[in-house]
Amino acid sequence: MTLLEVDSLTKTFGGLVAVDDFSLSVERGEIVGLIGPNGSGKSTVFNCIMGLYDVTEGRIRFDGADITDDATHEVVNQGLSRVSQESNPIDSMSVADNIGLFTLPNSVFSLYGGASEAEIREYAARIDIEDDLDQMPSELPHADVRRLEIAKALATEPELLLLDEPFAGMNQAEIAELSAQIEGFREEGMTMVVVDHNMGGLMDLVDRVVVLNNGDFLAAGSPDAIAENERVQEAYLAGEGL
Ligand SMILES: Nc1ncnc2c1ncn2[C@@H]1O[C@H](COP(=O)(O)OP(=O)(O)OP(=O)(O)O)[C@@H](O)[C@H]1O
Repeated sequence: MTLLEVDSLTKTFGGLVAVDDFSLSVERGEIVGLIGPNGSGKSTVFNCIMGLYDVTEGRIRFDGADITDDATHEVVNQGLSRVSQESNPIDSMSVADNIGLFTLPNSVFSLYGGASEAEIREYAARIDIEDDLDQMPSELPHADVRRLEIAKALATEPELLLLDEPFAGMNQAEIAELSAQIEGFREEGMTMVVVDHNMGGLMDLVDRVVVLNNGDFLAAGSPDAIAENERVQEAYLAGEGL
């Protein structure tokens, strides 16, 4: 069953066409890789899905509902969450409080979201940072700061998680560990779209790859087929290659 449908999405910034009539369909339970050279429009697609950018043309549907014109908090409330390329924890708050901010309020009296300490611990444990809860973000190693960003997204209880460069700055062991955790999220029922420039890590993780080039759909297929696709290789020639 289709969970996310991006239908003929176009996004322009003044005269620049960042995304050009691009379509993407994600089935429930899939892990889809979205790749493309630098500046090909991947983050812009995520920003349009999350309601952070107004869509120039096209429609976006989530679980059958049209979310194209929804505000970001409405998109999140429907079960979509995004981990962005940049980490932006609040440095004056502990790891636990940073996660707590993202939990949905369950009471008009709740100031910092609705989760109990135990629930916050559970979100942290799903990404193995439960031992960091009392730390400040600036005390964490890079990989754990990235995991905190994922824990914040988990705290919104998403059905579909968009991960923008989750492997950036991680070493091989950290990438393998994070991949296993992402695979674990799928086993818990989550669907994911992953953007990353680390082709080894990404291709091992995803079921299917969609390639963007200059804002345009270039190819889609299994990781093996995409790795061997000549048009994809040509598109990457100016960049870092596959
Ligand atoms: N807010 C913005 N204002 C103007 N131009 C933008 C904006 N956001 C993105 N762009 C432009 O849109 C194009 C696509 O950028 P985008 O960041 O989506 O690419 P990307 O594939 O995510 O790149 P990277 O892999 O380098 O992160 C680029 O030419 C970029 O400069």
